[in-house]
Amino acid sequence: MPLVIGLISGTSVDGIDAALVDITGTDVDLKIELLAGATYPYPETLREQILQVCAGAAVSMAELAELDDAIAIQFAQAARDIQISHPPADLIGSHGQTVYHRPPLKLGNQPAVETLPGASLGYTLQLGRGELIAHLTGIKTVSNFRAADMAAQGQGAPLVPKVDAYLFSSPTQHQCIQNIGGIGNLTYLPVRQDDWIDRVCGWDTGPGNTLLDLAVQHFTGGSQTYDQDGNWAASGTPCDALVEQWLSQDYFQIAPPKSTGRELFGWDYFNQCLVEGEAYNLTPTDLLATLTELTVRSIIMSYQNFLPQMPQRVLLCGGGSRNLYLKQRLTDQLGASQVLTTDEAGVSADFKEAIAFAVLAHWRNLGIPGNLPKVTGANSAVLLGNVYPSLGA
Ligand SMILES: Nc1ncnc2c1ncn2[C@@H]1O[C@H](COP(=O)(O)OP(=O)(O)OP(=O)(O)O)[C@@H](O)[C@H]1O
Ligand SMILES: CC(=O)N[C@H]1[C@@H]2OC[C@@H](O2)[C@@H](O)[C@@H]1O[C@H](C)C(=O)O
Repeated sequence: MPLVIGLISGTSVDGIDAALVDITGTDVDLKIELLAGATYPYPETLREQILQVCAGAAVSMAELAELDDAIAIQFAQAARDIQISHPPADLIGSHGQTVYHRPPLKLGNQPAVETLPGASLGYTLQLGRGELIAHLTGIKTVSNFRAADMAAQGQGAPLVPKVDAYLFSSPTQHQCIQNIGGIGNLTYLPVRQDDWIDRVCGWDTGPGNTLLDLAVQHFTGGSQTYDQDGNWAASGTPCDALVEQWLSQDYFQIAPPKSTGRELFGWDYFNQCLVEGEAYNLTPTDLLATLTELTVRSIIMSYQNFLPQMPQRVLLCGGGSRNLYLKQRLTDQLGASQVLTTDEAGVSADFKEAIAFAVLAHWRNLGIPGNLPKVTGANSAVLLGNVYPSLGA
């Protein structure tokens, strides 16, 4: 106890991941049992609207309000459905849908053009307001998890590392938990001893599946949305020169803390890749293999450049962990590190992010900060999320 529902739709915008989790303990003694996990796809028109807003389409405040509530209604329905055949949940942690993410300006390597006070702070927007979810479900809901970290000058992401730390840390092995969703992000866990929690680090590695999904959509005229098991990329040949050229770009070179999103690794970025691929006469198959290699190499390069040491074990999660070609390329290039999925460590690779937001809500409810300042760059550990009581509470 308590029973907590975690809800998230990630940067792939493929649907709402819902996890019903039985949580015991707090942090050092944290234990979770996943009672139910399911993905509820968005209705196609809603998904299209979300993708357009993510791509920078201008929307009126009225349209934004409608979208916010349409998403909240879908999230509330997911919360209701995941409880079917289970005891009712005590709490919901709803990440919502990121539609905009602007990391803080880094003084020193960015032009210091502050048009308004606060312009150097990051800004992030997750739609699906928690107060409506609380109202529709009758369950106390925590949402808007990223804002407090950003107000404290943090990146607002990644937020999963503190949860990863207490779920996966080992007294004998130092490990990376590597999520490959739309965007890739990692948590590095030193061996669990002494001040280990202060040495946990993490950041967004760059594109996970976003560019691959865009390539598949482009080359199939929209009839396919992703490269199943990586079969298409596996039949191509990556262009190493192009991967090296892409890896020289700022995002891959700058040191953490860092976070990113579809604002950078979206259609404009893909279209540029397409043009650059033409200069090398790449076929669609070779371009897909080359983009897959970018995901792989960006992960490995960031480990080599920014981790205190290479991990003994890498646990993959997110949809990209099902891309067998991508997984094989990672395994080949990680050499001595063992590559598994979080499933093999007892935590669902599909629902780990949803589970994490259940735990973050639990911590918010107990007054325990959820961010790791070393990861996000925030100037302090802060309580994450706004709490909306259930009706009658
Ligand atoms: N069998 C598979 N083979 C290849 N790729 C797959 C497979 N299953 C899922 N994927 C990829 O995983 C993506 C979805 O991953 P996931 O649900 O982890 O993303 P997300 O949670 O939206 O992203 P983020 O973690 O960045 O928020 C799909 O868009 C697809 O590219
Ligand atoms: C702004 C935003 O939604 N960021 C996501 C995204 O998806 C993966 C990566 O980029 C990660 O930093 C973050 O999500 C996870 C759940 C996190 O905060 O840990």
